[in-house]
Amino acid sequence: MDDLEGGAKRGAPWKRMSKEELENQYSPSRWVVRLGAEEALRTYSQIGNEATKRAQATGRNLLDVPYGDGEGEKLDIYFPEAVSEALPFLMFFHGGYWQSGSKDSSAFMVSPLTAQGVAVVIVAYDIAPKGTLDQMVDQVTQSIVFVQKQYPGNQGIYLCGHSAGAHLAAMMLLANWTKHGVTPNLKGFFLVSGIYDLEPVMHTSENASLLTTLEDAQRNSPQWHLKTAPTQPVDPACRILVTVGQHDSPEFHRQSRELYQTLCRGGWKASFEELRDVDHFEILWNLTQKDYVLTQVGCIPSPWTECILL
Ligand SMILES: Nc1ccccc1C(=O)C[C@H](N)C(=O)O
Repeated sequence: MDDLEGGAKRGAPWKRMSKEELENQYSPSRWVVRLGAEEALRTYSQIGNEATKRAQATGRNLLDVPYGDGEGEKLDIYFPEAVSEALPFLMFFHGGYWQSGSKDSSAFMVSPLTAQGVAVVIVAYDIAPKGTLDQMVDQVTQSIVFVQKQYPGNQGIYLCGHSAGAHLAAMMLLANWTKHGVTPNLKGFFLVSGIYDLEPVMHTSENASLLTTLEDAQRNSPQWHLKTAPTQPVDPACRILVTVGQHDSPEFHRQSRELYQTLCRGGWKASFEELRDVDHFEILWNLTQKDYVLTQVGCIPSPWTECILL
């Protein structure tokens, strides 16, 4: 087994892993416990498709709203039944290693959240090979600026991302809003099973083409930026919930824990939760359920419900 970077025995644990082990650590479907890898990925799209069909058939919504000039710069907005000017908005960024997934199969949390008075926005961005990471980060920024400008009376904008989408959401901790002419009313971040340091991902086969230089990886690593030059929340009340599934790989656990620790050191109001008995995909499926801890109102106090729904 060949060690990456020759004799790097100290520092980040991934530097001591063989290529094979690193590949394994960054392949979430290999860590599922109840299904086979293929079956887990299939079920993931199926649940996403069904949740999206249900959301589109049952509530008020605006679909394919352009937030920029690009063909792929569209978002879907799902409104709660009660009409109100001052709604909280939850914006969701899907996962799929920056190269798969779509807004059309990612309306996972729409029904439990609209039922509780939250407008949910599912955002499309140009996945690779069409989009580069820098472009995706820029599109996510634009989508948030669009929602703030469109709904200036919003009761808060909450960002939620899963996997690669959690990476894109976390990049917004570093956004420079002044050049966009509006500062979004960001009240919370829900980062679900994400990757925040992209350097190890450079060495995996699936993502090698997205991240070609160490500079690309660092420029797009919230963990690296927050560690080297901590940012401050615009709104000191802004909360960040970093969650990871119990059955996510050790590298995914490390990534979430280290981001959480860095956020705490930087003065952010962050919490960390390892969600029991779920894998990388089930963690998201649970968000389709009304009685799940992350989508339930007024039960077990969780940062999620505390900040969006109270
Ligand atoms: N489709 C996804 C949706 C969400 C999050 C990850 C994926 C992946 O496919 C990850 C990787 N290709 C895997 O096989 O584990």
